[in-house]
Amino acid sequence: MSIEIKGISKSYGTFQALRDVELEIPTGELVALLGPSGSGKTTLLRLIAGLEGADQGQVFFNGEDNTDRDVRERGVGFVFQHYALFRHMNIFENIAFGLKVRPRKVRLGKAEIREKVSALLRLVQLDGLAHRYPSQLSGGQRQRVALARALAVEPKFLLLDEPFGALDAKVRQELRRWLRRLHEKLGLTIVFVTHDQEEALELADRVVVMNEGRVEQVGSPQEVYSNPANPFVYSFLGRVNFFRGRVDNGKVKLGEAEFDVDWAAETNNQPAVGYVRPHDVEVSRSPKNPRSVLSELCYIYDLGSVIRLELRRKDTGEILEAEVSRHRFAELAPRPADTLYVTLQHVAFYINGQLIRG
Ligand SMILES: Nc1ncnc2c1ncn2[C@@H]1O[C@H](COP(=O)(O)OP(=O)(O)OP(=O)(O)O)[C@@H](O)[C@H]1O
Repeated sequence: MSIEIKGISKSYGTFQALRDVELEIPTGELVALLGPSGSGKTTLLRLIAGLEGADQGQVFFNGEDNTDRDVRERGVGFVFQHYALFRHMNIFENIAFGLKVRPRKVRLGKAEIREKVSALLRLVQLDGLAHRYPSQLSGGQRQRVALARALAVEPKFLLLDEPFGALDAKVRQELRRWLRRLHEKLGLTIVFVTHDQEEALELADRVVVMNEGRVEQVGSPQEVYSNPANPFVYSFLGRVNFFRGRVDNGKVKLGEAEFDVDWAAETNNQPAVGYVRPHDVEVSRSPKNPRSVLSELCYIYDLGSVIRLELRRKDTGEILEAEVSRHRFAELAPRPADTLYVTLQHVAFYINGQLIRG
Protein backbone atom coordinates (compact mmCIF):
# COMPACT_ATOMS: atom_id res chain seq x y z
CA MET A 1 0.00 0.00 0.00
CA SER A 2 1.46 3.36 -1.02
CA ILE A 3 0.93 6.53 1.02
CA GLU A 4 0.77 10.02 -0.42
CA ILE A 5 0.66 13.20 1.64
CA LYS A 6 -0.41 16.31 -0.26
CA GLY A 7 0.03 19.80 1.14
CA ILE A 8 -0.64 18.87 4.77
CA SER A 9 -0.59 21.66 7.38
CA LYS A 10 -1.52 21.34 11.02
CA SER A 11 -1.59 23.86 13.87
CA TYR A 12 -2.20 23.49 17.58
CA GLY A 13 -3.59 26.89 18.57
CA THR A 14 -1.13 29.40 17.19
CA PHE A 15 1.68 26.84 16.91
CA GLN A 16 2.20 25.37 13.46
CA ALA A 17 3.34 21.75 13.84
CA LEU A 18 3.30 20.86 10.11
CA ARG A 19 3.82 23.23 7.19
CA ASP A 20 2.68 22.22 3.75
CA VAL A 21 4.13 18.70 3.88
CA GLU A 22 4.40 16.75 0.60
CA LEU A 23 5.52 13.15 0.77
CA GLU A 24 5.22 9.95 -1.26
CA ILE A 25 5.87 6.57 0.29
CA PRO A 26 5.90 3.75 -2.28
CA THR A 27 4.45 0.33 -1.48
CA GLY A 28 6.69 -1.97 0.53
CA GLU A 29 9.21 0.65 1.63
CA LEU A 30 10.69 0.94 5.09
CA VAL A 31 10.70 4.69 5.72
CA ALA A 32 12.13 6.67 8.64
CA LEU A 33 10.73 10.03 9.70
CA LEU A 34 13.82 11.59 11.26
CA GLY A 35 14.17 14.94 12.97
CA PRO A 36 14.82 16.69 16.27
CA SER A 37 12.30 16.78 19.07
CA GLY A 38 9.28 18.89 18.13
CA SER A 39 9.91 18.73 14.37
CA GLY A 40 6.47 17.23 13.71
CA LYS A 41 7.30 13.53 13.17
CA THR A 42 4.68 12.14 15.53
CA THR A 43 2.07 14.60 14.28
CA LEU A 44 2.67 13.43 10.71
CA LEU A 45 2.45 9.77 11.75
CA ARG A 46 -0.80 10.40 13.63
CA LEU A 47 -2.22 12.19 10.60
CA ILE A 48 -1.41 9.20 8.38
CA ALA A 49 -3.09 6.94 10.93
CA GLY A 50 -6.20 9.11 11.18
CA LEU A 51 -5.66 9.82 14.89
CA GLU A 52 -5.37 13.50 14.06
CA GLY A 53 -7.10 15.65 11.44
CA ALA A 54 -5.26 18.06 9.17
CA ASP A 55 -6.15 21.76 8.79
CA GLN A 56 -5.25 21.55 5.14
CA GLY A 57 -4.17 18.92 2.65
CA GLN A 58 -4.97 15.30 1.88
CA VAL A 59 -3.82 11.76 2.64
CA PHE A 60 -4.06 9.11 -0.09
CA PHE A 61 -3.62 5.34 0.28
CA ASN A 62 -2.97 3.64 -3.06
CA GLY A 63 -4.31 6.73 -4.81
CA GLU A 64 -7.54 6.72 -2.80
CA ASP A 65 -8.42 9.79 -0.71
CA ASN A 66 -8.50 8.77 2.98
CA THR A 67 -8.45 12.29 4.45
CA ASP A 68 -11.95 12.07 5.89
CA ARG A 69 -11.84 8.42 6.94
CA ASP A 70 -11.53 7.73 10.62
CA VAL A 71 -8.85 5.64 12.23
CA ARG A 72 -10.80 2.34 12.23
CA GLU A 73 -11.57 2.59 8.54
CA ARG A 74 -7.96 3.21 7.57
CA GLY A 75 -6.74 -0.27 8.54
CA VAL A 76 -3.33 0.70 9.87
CA GLY A 77 -1.24 -1.02 12.55
CA PHE A 78 0.60 1.02 15.17
CA VAL A 79 3.26 0.44 17.74
CA PHE A 80 4.25 3.16 20.18
CA GLN A 81 7.35 3.70 22.25
CA HIS A 82 5.65 2.55 25.43
CA TYR A 83 4.34 -0.87 24.57
CA ALA A 84 0.75 -0.56 25.66
CA LEU A 85 0.20 -4.28 26.21
CA PHE A 86 -2.76 -5.35 28.35
CA ARG A 87 -1.19 -6.27 31.66
CA HIS A 88 -3.92 -8.63 32.77
CA MET A 89 -3.77 -10.65 29.53
CA ASN A 90 -1.07 -13.14 28.65
CA ILE A 91 0.93 -12.85 25.43
CA PHE A 92 -1.40 -15.11 23.48
CA GLU A 93 -4.45 -13.07 24.53
CA ASN A 94 -2.69 -9.79 23.80
CA ILE A 95 -1.90 -10.83 20.24
CA ALA A 96 -5.35 -12.36 19.72
CA PHE A 97 -7.16 -9.29 21.04
CA GLY A 98 -7.69 -7.51 17.71
CA LEU A 99 -8.97 -10.72 16.15
CA LYS A 100 -11.41 -11.48 18.96
CA VAL A 101 -13.07 -8.06 19.00
CA ARG A 102 -13.94 -8.14 15.33
CA PRO A 103 -17.66 -8.16 14.44
CA ARG A 104 -19.05 -11.70 14.52
CA LYS A 105 -19.58 -11.82 10.75
CA VAL A 106 -15.92 -11.37 9.92
CA ARG A 107 -14.43 -12.98 13.04
CA LEU A 108 -12.25 -16.06 12.63
CA GLY A 109 -13.10 -19.27 14.49
CA LYS A 110 -11.26 -20.15 17.72
CA ALA A 111 -9.00 -22.73 16.07
CA GLU A 112 -8.06 -20.31 13.29
CA ILE A 113 -7.27 -17.58 15.79
CA ARG A 114 -5.06 -20.02 17.72
CA GLU A 115 -3.25 -20.97 14.54
CA LYS A 116 -2.77 -17.38 13.48
CA VAL A 117 -1.42 -16.28 16.88
CA SER A 118 0.99 -19.23 16.90
CA ALA A 119 2.26 -18.24 13.47
CA LEU A 120 2.75 -14.64 14.66
CA LEU A 121 4.57 -15.82 17.77
CA ARG A 122 6.95 -17.77 15.53
CA LEU A 123 7.36 -14.74 13.29
CA VAL A 124 8.43 -12.54 16.21
CA GLN A 125 10.47 -15.41 17.64
CA LEU A 126 8.53 -15.70 20.87
CA ASP A 127 7.00 -19.14 20.46
CA GLY A 128 6.99 -20.85 23.80
CA LEU A 129 6.16 -17.65 25.70
CA ALA A 130 2.46 -17.53 24.85
CA HIS A 131 1.34 -18.02 28.44
CA ARG A 132 3.59 -15.44 30.04
CA TYR A 133 2.28 -12.05 31.13
CA PRO A 134 3.83 -8.77 29.90
CA SER A 135 5.55 -8.21 33.28
CA GLN A 136 7.43 -11.48 32.74
CA LEU A 137 9.05 -10.30 29.49
CA SER A 138 12.02 -8.07 28.73
CA GLY A 139 11.43 -4.67 27.09
CA GLY A 140 12.59 -5.97 23.71
CA GLN A 141 10.29 -8.98 23.93
CA ARG A 142 7.35 -6.75 24.83
CA GLN A 143 7.98 -4.60 21.77
CA ARG A 144 7.98 -7.72 19.61
CA VAL A 145 4.62 -8.72 21.14
CA ALA A 146 3.32 -5.22 20.35
CA LEU A 147 4.45 -5.71 16.73
CA ALA A 148 2.79 -9.13 16.55
CA ARG A 149 -0.40 -7.64 17.94
CA ALA A 150 -0.35 -4.89 15.34
CA LEU A 151 0.28 -7.43 12.57
CA ALA A 152 -2.52 -9.78 13.72
CA VAL A 153 -5.26 -7.76 12.07
CA GLU A 154 -3.36 -7.69 8.75
CA PRO A 155 -2.94 -3.93 8.51
CA LYS A 156 -2.37 -2.24 5.17
CA PHE A 157 0.83 -0.80 6.64
CA LEU A 158 2.60 -0.39 9.95
CA LEU A 159 3.28 2.89 11.72
CA LEU A 160 5.87 2.77 14.49
CA ASP A 161 6.49 5.71 16.82
CA GLU A 162 9.97 5.43 18.33
CA PRO A 163 9.37 1.71 18.72
CA PHE A 164 12.73 1.04 20.35
CA GLY A 165 13.05 4.38 22.12
CA ALA A 166 12.72 3.03 25.65
CA LEU A 167 15.22 0.19 25.23
CA ASP A 168 18.93 0.05 25.95
CA ALA A 169 21.49 0.39 23.15
CA LYS A 170 22.26 -3.31 22.67
CA VAL A 171 18.61 -4.41 22.56
CA ARG A 172 17.83 -1.55 20.15
CA GLN A 173 20.59 -2.77 17.87
CA GLU A 174 19.22 -6.33 17.89
CA LEU A 175 15.65 -5.20 17.29
CA ARG A 176 16.71 -3.01 14.38
CA ARG A 177 18.25 -6.01 12.61
CA TRP A 178 15.22 -8.08 13.48
CA LEU A 179 12.81 -5.44 12.11
CA ARG A 180 14.84 -5.21 8.89
CA ARG A 181 14.52 -8.98 8.38
CA LEU A 182 10.84 -8.92 9.27
CA HIS A 183 10.26 -6.20 6.72
CA GLU A 184 12.10 -8.21 4.05
CA LYS A 185 9.96 -11.22 4.84
CA LEU A 186 6.59 -9.42 4.88
CA GLY A 187 7.20 -6.74 2.23
CA LEU A 188 4.81 -4.47 4.15
CA THR A 189 5.04 -0.66 3.96
CA ILE A 190 6.46 0.48 7.31
CA VAL A 191 6.86 4.09 8.49
CA PHE A 192 8.75 4.64 11.71
CA VAL A 193 9.57 7.75 13.70
CA THR A 194 12.98 8.24 15.22
CA HIS A 195 15.19 11.08 16.38
CA ASP A 196 18.21 8.77 16.21
CA GLN A 197 20.08 9.35 12.95
CA GLU A 198 22.02 6.11 13.25
CA GLU A 199 18.79 4.16 13.56
CA ALA A 200 17.31 5.89 10.51
CA LEU A 201 20.42 5.42 8.36
CA GLU A 202 20.89 1.80 9.35
CA LEU A 203 17.33 0.63 9.03
CA ALA A 204 15.43 2.62 6.42
CA ASP A 205 15.21 2.32 2.65
CA ARG A 206 14.39 6.01 2.63
CA VAL A 207 14.84 8.75 5.19
CA VAL A 208 12.54 11.76 5.50
CA VAL A 209 14.43 14.50 7.34
CA MET A 210 12.09 16.89 9.18
CA ASN A 211 12.68 20.20 10.90
CA GLU A 212 10.21 22.75 12.30
CA GLY A 213 7.22 21.09 10.68
CA ARG A 214 8.81 20.88 7.22
CA VAL A 215 10.30 18.10 5.17
CA GLU A 216 13.90 19.18 4.55
CA GLN A 217 14.98 16.24 2.40
CA VAL A 218 13.84 12.78 1.31
CA GLY A 219 16.37 10.25 0.06
CA SER A 220 18.19 6.99 0.60
CA PRO A 221 20.44 6.92 3.68
CA GLN A 222 23.42 7.30 1.34
CA GLU A 223 21.86 10.35 -0.39
CA VAL A 224 20.90 12.25 2.75
CA TYR A 225 24.25 11.54 4.41
CA SER A 226 26.52 12.22 1.44
CA ASN A 227 24.49 14.88 -0.36
CA PRO A 228 22.61 16.83 2.29
CA ALA A 229 20.24 19.32 0.67
CA ASN A 230 21.00 22.10 3.14
CA PRO A 231 23.01 23.02 6.24
CA PHE A 232 20.32 21.68 8.60
CA VAL A 233 20.50 18.19 7.10
CA TYR A 234 24.29 18.38 7.09
CA SER A 235 24.49 19.13 10.79
CA PHE A 236 21.68 16.83 11.83
CA LEU A 237 23.05 13.72 10.10
CA GLY A 238 26.35 12.97 11.70
CA ARG A 239 29.05 15.14 13.16
CA VAL A 240 30.28 18.02 11.08
CA ASN A 241 32.76 20.91 11.30
CA PHE A 242 31.73 24.22 9.89
CA PHE A 243 33.92 27.15 9.01
CA ARG A 244 32.84 30.67 8.15
CA GLY A 245 34.49 32.40 5.23
CA ARG A 246 33.89 34.43 2.06
CA VAL A 247 33.65 33.74 -1.64
CA ASP A 248 35.54 36.00 -4.02
CA ASN A 249 36.61 35.52 -7.65
CA GLY A 250 35.58 31.87 -7.72
CA LYS A 251 37.48 31.05 -4.54
CA VAL A 252 36.24 30.50 -1.01
CA LYS A 253 38.59 31.58 1.73
CA LEU A 254 38.25 29.77 5.03
CA GLY A 255 40.96 31.35 7.14
CA GLU A 256 44.23 30.87 5.26
CA ALA A 257 42.89 27.96 3.19
CA GLU A 258 41.59 28.77 -0.31
CA PHE A 259 39.24 26.51 -2.27
CA ASP A 260 38.18 26.77 -5.91
CA VAL A 261 34.42 26.78 -6.34
CA ASP A 262 32.10 27.04 -9.28
CA TRP A 263 30.39 30.31 -8.34
CA ALA A 264 29.32 33.18 -10.57
CA ALA A 265 31.49 36.31 -10.36
CA GLU A 266 28.61 38.80 -9.94
CA THR A 267 28.01 37.66 -6.37
CA ASN A 268 31.52 38.34 -5.23
CA ASN A 269 32.53 38.91 -1.66
CA GLN A 270 29.61 36.96 -0.23
CA PRO A 271 29.65 35.08 3.06
CA ALA A 272 30.17 31.34 2.64
CA VAL A 273 30.16 28.43 5.06
CA GLY A 274 32.22 25.29 4.54
CA TYR A 275 31.05 21.95 5.99
CA VAL A 276 33.41 19.02 6.48
CA ARG A 277 32.84 15.64 8.14
CA PRO A 278 35.45 14.71 10.78
CA HIS A 279 36.58 11.70 8.71
CA ASP A 280 37.31 14.09 5.82
CA VAL A 281 39.81 16.06 7.87
CA GLU A 282 43.29 14.76 7.10
CA VAL A 283 45.88 15.18 9.85
CA SER A 284 49.61 15.11 9.11
CA ARG A 285 53.02 16.19 10.41
CA SER A 286 53.86 18.06 7.20
CA PRO A 287 51.57 20.05 4.85
CA LYS A 288 49.70 17.97 2.22
CA ASN A 289 48.99 20.91 -0.09
CA PRO A 290 48.75 24.73 0.01
CA ARG A 291 45.38 24.45 1.84
CA SER A 292 46.86 22.63 4.83
CA VAL A 293 46.65 24.77 7.97
CA LEU A 294 48.52 24.54 11.22
CA SER A 295 46.54 23.44 14.25
CA GLU A 296 47.16 22.59 17.85
CA LEU A 297 45.96 19.26 19.20
CA CYS A 298 43.71 19.89 22.22
CA TYR A 299 42.16 16.51 23.10
CA ILE A 300 42.27 12.88 22.05
CA TYR A 301 39.13 10.72 22.39
CA ASP A 302 39.48 6.99 21.85
CA LEU A 303 36.15 5.83 20.38
CA GLY A 304 37.22 2.22 19.83
CA SER A 305 37.10 1.83 16.06
CA VAL A 306 38.39 5.36 15.39
CA ILE A 307 40.21 8.07 17.32
CA ARG A 308 38.69 11.55 17.45
CA LEU A 309 41.10 14.47 17.64
CA GLU A 310 39.97 17.90 18.75
CA LEU A 311 42.19 20.61 17.28
CA ARG A 312 42.38 24.40 17.25
CA ARG A 313 43.25 26.09 13.96
CA LYS A 314 46.14 28.51 14.34
CA ASP A 315 44.86 30.85 11.58
CA THR A 316 41.29 31.41 12.82
CA GLY A 317 41.25 29.97 16.34
CA GLU A 318 38.31 27.74 15.34
CA ILE A 319 37.94 24.34 16.98
CA LEU A 320 37.57 21.34 14.69
CA GLU A 321 37.25 17.58 14.95
CA ALA A 322 39.12 14.99 12.93
CA GLU A 323 38.57 11.24 13.02
CA VAL A 324 41.46 8.96 12.15
CA SER A 325 41.84 5.19 12.07
CA ARG A 326 43.79 3.47 14.83
CA HIS A 327 46.43 2.66 12.25
CA ARG A 328 46.83 6.32 11.22
CA PHE A 329 46.85 7.38 14.86
CA ALA A 330 49.72 4.98 15.61
CA GLU A 331 51.66 6.37 12.62
CA LEU A 332 51.18 9.96 13.76
CA ALA A 333 51.67 9.20 17.47
CA PRO A 334 50.34 12.67 18.42
CA ARG A 335 50.21 14.13 21.91
CA PRO A 336 48.12 16.98 23.27
CA ALA A 337 49.66 20.40 22.50
CA ASP A 338 51.45 19.03 19.39
CA THR A 339 51.28 21.22 16.30
CA LEU A 340 49.89 19.33 13.29
CA TYR A 341 48.63 20.16 9.80
CA VAL A 342 44.98 19.69 8.93
CA THR A 343 43.76 19.44 5.34
CA LEU A 344 40.03 19.69 4.66
CA GLN A 345 38.79 17.24 2.01
CA HIS A 346 35.36 17.02 0.34
CA VAL A 347 34.21 20.40 1.67
CA ALA A 348 30.58 21.35 0.95
CA PHE A 349 30.01 25.10 0.65
CA TYR A 350 26.76 26.92 1.19
CA ILE A 351 26.68 30.31 -0.46
CA ASN A 352 23.42 32.29 -0.48
CA GLY A 353 21.62 29.14 0.69
CA GLN A 354 22.92 27.11 -2.26
CA LEU A 355 25.04 23.99 -1.97
CA ILE A 356 28.29 24.06 -3.94
CA ARG A 357 30.75 21.16 -3.91
CA GLY A 358 34.39 22.16 -3.57
N1 LIG B 1 -1.96 18.07 21.17
C1 LIG B 1 -1.08 19.06 21.06
N2 LIG B 1 -1.34 20.29 21.52
C2 LIG B 1 -0.46 21.31 21.38
N3 LIG B 1 0.76 21.17 20.82
C3 LIG B 1 1.09 19.97 20.37
C4 LIG B 1 0.21 18.84 20.47
N4 LIG B 1 0.82 17.77 19.90
C5 LIG B 1 2.04 18.20 19.50
N5 LIG B 1 2.21 19.52 19.76
C6 LIG B 1 3.38 20.34 19.43
O1 LIG B 1 3.68 20.18 18.06
C7 LIG B 1 5.09 20.08 17.85
C8 LIG B 1 5.40 18.83 17.07
O2 LIG B 1 5.15 17.72 17.92
P1 LIG B 1 5.49 16.24 17.49
O3 LIG B 1 5.11 15.35 18.63
O4 LIG B 1 4.90 15.96 16.17
O5 LIG B 1 7.07 16.32 17.36
P2 LIG B 1 8.13 15.15 17.22
O6 LIG B 1 9.01 15.55 16.08
O7 LIG B 1 7.45 13.84 17.13
O8 LIG B 1 8.91 15.30 18.58
P3 LIG B 1 9.44 14.19 19.62
O9 LIG B 1 10.61 13.53 18.95
O10 LIG B 1 9.82 15.01 20.81
O11 LIG B 1 8.29 13.27 19.88
C9 LIG B 1 5.73 20.14 19.22
O12 LIG B 1 6.24 21.44 19.43
C10 LIG B 1 4.61 19.84 20.17
O13 LIG B 1 4.78 20.51 21.40
